Amino acid sequence: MIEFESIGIIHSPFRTLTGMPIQPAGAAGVPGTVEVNAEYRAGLQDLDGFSHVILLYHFHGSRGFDLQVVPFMDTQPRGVFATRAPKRPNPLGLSVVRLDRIEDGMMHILDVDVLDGTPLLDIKPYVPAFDAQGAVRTGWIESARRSVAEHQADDRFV
Ligand SMILES: C[S@@+](CC[C@H](N)C(=O)[O-])C[C@H]1O[C@@H](n2cnc3c(N)ncnc32)[C@H](O)[C@@H]1O
Repeated sequence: MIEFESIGIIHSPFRTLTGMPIQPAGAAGVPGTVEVNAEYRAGLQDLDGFSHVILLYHFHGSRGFDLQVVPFMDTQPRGVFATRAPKRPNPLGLSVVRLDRIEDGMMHILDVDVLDGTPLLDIKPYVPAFDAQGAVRTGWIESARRSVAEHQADDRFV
């Protein structure tokens, strides 16, 4: 058993799962805030030097999982670990968002694809030299007919 406690809460304009963006790339300019619990705020020192941050969070609105899912951007079943579906054995989400500013322990972010009230588990700076890869293959997503910005969430994972 591994236990985590949330270190804060992610706030966004999205109160229901359906109709939301499915990735930050489909949520350009959508504002949100990250309210870091008071006891962790000292850990935000120096983060304002980074334009983007990686948020790791609990898909708290997800119950259960399937090992094969039809992803939002596809019409046929895929292994859940080949997708970003929110219903997973360990319901962890990862979003790279833009960091606008930090004020009074509150991070103001943009490009948010997260449900309002989502429990935050960790924050890391996004560093292209660490995180961006050059020659990549993107599996079934290569053949997705429409771009991520043209898809919104529906009720398939509710
Ligand atoms: C496809 S997931 C991708 C999230 C993240 N960028 C990732 O790759 O892990 C995004 C969808 O998850 C759902 N979602 C977002 N926040 C959630 C939460 N707290 N609990 C359950 N589902 C959530 C919404 O339907 C949203 O459109």
